[in-house]
Amino acid sequence: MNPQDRIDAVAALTGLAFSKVHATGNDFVMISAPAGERDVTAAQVAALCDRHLGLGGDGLIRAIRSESLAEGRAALAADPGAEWFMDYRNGDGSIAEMCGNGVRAFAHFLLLEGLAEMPADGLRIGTRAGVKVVRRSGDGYSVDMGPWEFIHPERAEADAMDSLVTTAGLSVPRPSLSVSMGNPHTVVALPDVAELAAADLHTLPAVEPLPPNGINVEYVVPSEPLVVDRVAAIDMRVHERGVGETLSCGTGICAAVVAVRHWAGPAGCDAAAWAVAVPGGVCGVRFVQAPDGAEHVVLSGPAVRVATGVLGV
Ligand SMILES: N[C@@H](CCC[C@H](N)C(=O)O)C(=O)O
Repeated sequence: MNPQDRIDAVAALTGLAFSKVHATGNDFVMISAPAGERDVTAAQVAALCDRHLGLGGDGLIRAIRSESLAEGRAALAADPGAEWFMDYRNGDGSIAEMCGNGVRAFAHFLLLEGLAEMPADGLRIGTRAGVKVVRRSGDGYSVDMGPWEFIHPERAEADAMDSLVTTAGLSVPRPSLSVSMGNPHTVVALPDVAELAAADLHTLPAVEPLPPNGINVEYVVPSEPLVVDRVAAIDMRVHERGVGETLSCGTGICAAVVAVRHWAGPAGCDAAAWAVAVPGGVCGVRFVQAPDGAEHVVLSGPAVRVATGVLGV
């Protein structure tokens, strides 16, 4: 899309009320559309998320009542408490199944706009990767992100890695593990923070085999020693599908912890909590046993509204 088309696409949305919310620097344009009335095309999303010609953002989220959207009605069927649906788009306009920072930002937006209250047992949010329960946690929020799974389980178990990743800035190909948190991730282990700082994440690192619907890639450096006082620490940078390098990625943080715990073996299992440092801040992760017996990942971190406004006015 050329610059003039983007300028025109933004102008066509004059009058649109929005908020700008970030969660550890992963920033989103938020729009309220209870009845699904503000549909936006992929081109409009890309124009709004353009950092020069639009509002700027890693993605755009529409707040829609679940009953107003087919995917929302599926969420309601699974959990009648999921009144609101997070309609998430990446900055290039593509749809993604899930966004871990986005769901905290979304809950924060609903509460600030008076569209929802925080129930004692958590706010249920419909997403394309199932219903997520958000709770207040300190100054921010925690989210039950549900179960994780390896994308290539047989290879993960056999080799403790499932592919080698190369890109500019890596001294040699590095081992990786691919993990689904509803959306796909490849976590790449680096030896030290110098290599993490030098890695080129402007373009997608070479992941083989590349899944047909693309991949998010996280570069991680586990702390040495990994666990201190039962808290394990990781440094991470991320290249997001449909965006590029971002300051943070919540689902990526969860995938990173799953991979590092797998690589660490018994040492990783000693950790009661994980702290993942990304360029935009720090998020917490822990594992819980859900009533259905599955292991769930719980992500916690802040969400901040930085602006509200009306487009073009
Ligand atoms: N930033 C998000 C992930 C957003 C979706 C991702 N780019 C994808 O295409 O899967 C997060 O915080 O999880």
